[in-house]
Amino acid sequence: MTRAILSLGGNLGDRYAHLRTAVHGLGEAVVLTSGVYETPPWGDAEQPPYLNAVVLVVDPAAAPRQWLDRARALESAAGRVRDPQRRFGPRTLDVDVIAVWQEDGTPVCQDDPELTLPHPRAHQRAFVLKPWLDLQPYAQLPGHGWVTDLLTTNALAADVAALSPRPDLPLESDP
Ligand SMILES: Nc1ncnc2c1ncn2[C@@H]1O[C@H](COP(=O)(O)OP(=O)(O)OP(=O)(O)O)[C@@H](O)[C@H]1O
Ligand SMILES: Nc1nc2c(c(=O)[nH]1)N=C(CO)CN2
Repeated sequence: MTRAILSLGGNLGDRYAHLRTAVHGLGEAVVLTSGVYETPPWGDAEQPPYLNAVVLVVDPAAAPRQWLDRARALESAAGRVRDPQRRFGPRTLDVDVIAVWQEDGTPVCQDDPELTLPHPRAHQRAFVLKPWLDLQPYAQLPGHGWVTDLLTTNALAADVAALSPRPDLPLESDP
C-alpha cells in the first residue's frame, strides 16, 4: 500500500471542471481534498492565473509508479498538450506526484527522472504547500521538513500572500 500527496492545477479552459473531473477520476483513492486556491502563475509569468488544489490518496494496490500513471491519464483526459518551448507554460491540467509513503510511513525517495520523489520543486511552491497544509497541519515534505516552516520562509512570503482561497469552488462535495 502507498499513500501520496498529489497536486492539481490548471489555467486553461474550464479550470474548475478540470479539477473536479480529476478528483472524480481518482475515485475511492481520495481520502482528503483541499480547498481550491487561485494562484498567480509560477515560473512563467505570461499566462493566466491557475486554480490549484491538493489531494491525499491511498490505495492498497498502488506502487509509486502507478500514481504517476494515473496523473498522466488524468492530464490526457483533460486534453493537456505539452509545449516543449514553455516548460512551465499554460495547461488544462497538471497532476504532480508530490510525495509517496509506504504503508509503514517511510517516505519514498528516488532520483528517477521519470518519477522523482519527493517532487523536486514542491518545496518552492506555495501553490502546493498551502493547500497541503490545510489538509495536514503536521505535514512534512520528506527531505525538507515541516510544510508550515517552508511556508513561512522569506522566499515564499510573497507567493503565500498572493494565493486567494476560493471557497466558492468546493471539490469535496462532488458526487
Ligand atoms: N514527482 C513527479 N511528478 C510528476 N511528474 C514527474 C515527477 N518526477 C518526474 N516527473 C516527470 O516529469 C515529466 C514532466 O512532467 P510535466 O510535463 O508535468 O512537468 P511540468 O508540470 O511542466 O513541470 P513540474 O514537474 O515542475 O510541475 C513527466 O513526464 C514525468 O515523468
Ligand atoms: N500558480 C501555478 N503556477 C504554475 C503551476 C501551477 O499549478 N500553479 N504549474 C506549473 C507547471 O509546472 C507552472 N506554474
